[in-house]
Amino acid sequence: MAIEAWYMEENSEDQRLPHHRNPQEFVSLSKLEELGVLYWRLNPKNYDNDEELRNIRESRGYNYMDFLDLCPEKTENYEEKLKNFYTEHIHANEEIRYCLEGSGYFDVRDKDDRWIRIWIKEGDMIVLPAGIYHRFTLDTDNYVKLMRLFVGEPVWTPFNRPQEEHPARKSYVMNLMENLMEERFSVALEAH
Ligand SMILES: CSCCC(=O)C(=O)O
Ligand SMILES: [Fe+2]
Repeated sequence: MAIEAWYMEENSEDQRLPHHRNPQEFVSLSKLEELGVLYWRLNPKNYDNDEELRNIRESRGYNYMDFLDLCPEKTENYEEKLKNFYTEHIHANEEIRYCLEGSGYFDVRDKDDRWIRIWIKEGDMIVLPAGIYHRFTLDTDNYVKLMRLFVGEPVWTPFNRPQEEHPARKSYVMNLMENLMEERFSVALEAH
């Protein structure tokens, strides 16, 4: 099955709940691509010996790799980590995560600053572009095992919002606007 993503209902309910709108408003993969979010569906049982994963890592230069287990029993400073992950932030580099077990939600802002909730499950690999506002939470199953990838020496530093002057933010916003202009331009040409 393809990835599931939807516009969030923002209310004070538990962050681990789905937060669907009423009626539900799903978001397509191509809409996520417009925001610069990349997605692959891989075989999580075979990550040690997966040609597809090897190809992605080689073509995108993801030479660094480690694992992150998140659950109340196993994770040190669990509550604090989860609180930080759910604080809206950007990074200077891509955030690359491959879900090997369990599940969770990545929330990203769309071009109009609305939250899109992306449900990551076993086999889902996602890349968030540098400079996109995002956050992460476990869902009500309270467990995820993620592979983290990076180009070179990893830097996990979050820059909490607002970050409009951060170079990564500026270039992200610029790219996004260029993409939107191109899209409108080609729609206008087609209409002629
Ligand atoms: C648990 S991985 C995702 C959380 C996050 O946004 C981060 O690590 O920067
Ligand atoms: Fe992040």
